[in-house]
Amino acid sequence: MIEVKELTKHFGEFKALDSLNLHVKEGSVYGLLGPNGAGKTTLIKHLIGIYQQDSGTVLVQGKPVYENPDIKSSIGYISDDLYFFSQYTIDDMAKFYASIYPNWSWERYELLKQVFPINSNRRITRLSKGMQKQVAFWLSICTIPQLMILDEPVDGLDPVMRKKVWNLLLQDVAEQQTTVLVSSHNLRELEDVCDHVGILHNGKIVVERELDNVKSDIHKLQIAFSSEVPKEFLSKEEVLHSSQNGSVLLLIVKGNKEKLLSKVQKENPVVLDILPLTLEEIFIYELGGMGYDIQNITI
Ligand SMILES: Nc1ncnc2c1ncn2[C@@H]1O[C@H](COP(=O)(O)OP(=O)(O)OP(=O)(O)O)[C@@H](O)[C@H]1O
Repeated sequence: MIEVKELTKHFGEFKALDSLNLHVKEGSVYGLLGPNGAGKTTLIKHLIGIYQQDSGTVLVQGKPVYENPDIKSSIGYISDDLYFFSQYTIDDMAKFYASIYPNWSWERYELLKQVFPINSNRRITRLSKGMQKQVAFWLSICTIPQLMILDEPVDGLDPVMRKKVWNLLLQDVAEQQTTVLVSSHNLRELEDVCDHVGILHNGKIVVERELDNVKSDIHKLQIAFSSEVPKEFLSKEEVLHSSQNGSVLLLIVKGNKEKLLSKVQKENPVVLDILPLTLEEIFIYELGGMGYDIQNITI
């Protein structure tokens, strides 16, 4: 669905995107993470055709996005700073959207009145920040986009509304093969919804992974020995992190689970537990190994 190759963008002398590569499959939910100033919004502005790249290619559904109204009309975009015409009510804005988005659905618009409890006669700029965000979702979902791009999407929404909005989006992913790219600082929230995650750092994607693969590849082991802890029974490449408390070892290890366990079993541990790892922990250890400090990348 999205194919970005060697994308470079300068603002004056400053290189905001640096030969960036990104791949997003159709029907997937892709989480884009990165510290402040990493280049997430700049990348997104290329994906929705606002910016033209200095070099590289930006393809959505196999076609360049810049100055391509057909592709742009299949993309829904919810930004961090929303813009609505100052005099428009929700109904006025809906009519405007209906005039420019070919797939606009009035049926959805009416149905979603049950989800978003805001009178559609109200002027949008008089609504609270969180209510304006609800309106943005309401209208975007009615355009039935093939690609939904969200920049800090649920910021400002209350927890119940967050859940409702994600349920609506994920329903479209399941039923219409909608692709979602979501930029966020919150790994915990992304963990619940994403199937792929990319980390942007200094204008480059430094890690791009399928979550199931990541989760099946890294493990947390708690091991206890009856006497001294044996030395180097796993290789340096396999151990991402280790800490020791007496005869108990806590290891974060990478590789095939069965192979790793059989190596540990040979040392006759008295306790061997596999503990669940959060996505945040996985990235802390993986990026730590690559020389990146996750503390600066996520919250
Ligand atoms: N129009 C612009 N002119 C000059 N520099 C810009 C412009 N837009 C972005 N930048 C710079 O490019 C870099 C990337 O900015 P960008 O907004 O893409 O970061 P971000 O990852 O979205 O950050 P945040 O998480 O804070 O929203 C920053 O150093 C920013 O100052």
